[in-house]
Amino acid sequence: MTKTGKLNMRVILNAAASIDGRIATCKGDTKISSESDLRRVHILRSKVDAILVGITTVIKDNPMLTARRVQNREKISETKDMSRTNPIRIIVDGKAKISLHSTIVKTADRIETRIAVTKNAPPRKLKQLEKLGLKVMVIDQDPEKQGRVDLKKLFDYLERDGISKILVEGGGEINWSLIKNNLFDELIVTISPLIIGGKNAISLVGGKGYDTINECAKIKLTKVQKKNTGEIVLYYKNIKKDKIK
Ligand SMILES: NC(=O)c1ccc[n+]([C@@H]2O[C@H](COP(=O)([O-])OP(=O)(O)OC[C@H]3O[C@@H](n4cnc5c(N)ncnc54)[C@H](O)[C@@H]3O)[C@@H](O)[C@H]2O)c1
Ligand SMILES: Nc1nc(=O)c(N)c(NC[C@H](O)[C@H](O)[C@H](O)COP(=O)(O)O)[nH]1
Repeated sequence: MTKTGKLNMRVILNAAASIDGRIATCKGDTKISSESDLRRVHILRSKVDAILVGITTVIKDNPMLTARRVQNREKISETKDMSRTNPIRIIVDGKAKISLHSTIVKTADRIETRIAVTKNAPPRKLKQLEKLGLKVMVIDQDPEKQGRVDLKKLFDYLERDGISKILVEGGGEINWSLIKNNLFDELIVTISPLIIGGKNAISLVGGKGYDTINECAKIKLTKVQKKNTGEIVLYYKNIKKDKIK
């Protein structure tokens, strides 16, 4: 953050949802995007400095969070740093719940991986994670929710650490924290031709939500891409963040 409190790091939020706004089924099935959409996401991953997800996404999906679908580097000619295709992986995990057997932890010796925790995280677990190659970042707690990471403080830390573009890939709780704190610049949502339903199915944005329409986050549609898979990719920019800048 600059002296004026302005965050310069570019924050892009990407997700895939059903037409009823769910990002997973109530049983946790989350294979929503087509192969071609996943390739678009991996190209995006290859163009950012870091990719961030919440711990529940790691627990439920056991993701890899690499840009492995981008093999033909010529196709991403505008990538500024061709030498590093995989972004740094950042897991927001206030209490360090991540499993030592997760794919993220098991590959942390090869792919730069950081975990954002609070002082509530058990020191012994943090030592184990460091031993396995993860970089631990102890961040202040969210003033509104004990045990959770203050995302503003985390982003400030990451910006000072040289990260200028970050891709957030959910889930719903992280998306809410980001939106409520007005910490995102762009939102890209793939709407799949699916109806998931279920009041317990995770939706694009979780948390408490806004009380009135007047308070809601306002975004501006900048691009619409219709794919032959039946998916629509919607690109938005955050108007409010632009006004602050
Ligand atoms: N379709 C998609 O695009 C997509 C993308 C990502 C995740 N998902 C799905 O979303 C589900 C997980 O989403 P979720 O909402 O349950 O969890 P999440 O992934 O957003 O993680 C939330 C957890 O992170 C921790 N946390 C620490 N600091 C936090 C902070 N400041 N704000 C929020 N959380 C903080 C807390 O333990 C919290 O419960 C999974 O089923 C996953 O498959 C789908
Ligand atoms: N764009 C997108 N389409 C989906 O259908 C879906 N489920 C996700 N979900 C994002 C979430 O962060 C996942 O955990 C990672 O997409 C898994 O990443 P890997 O393939 O393991 O690298 N994202």
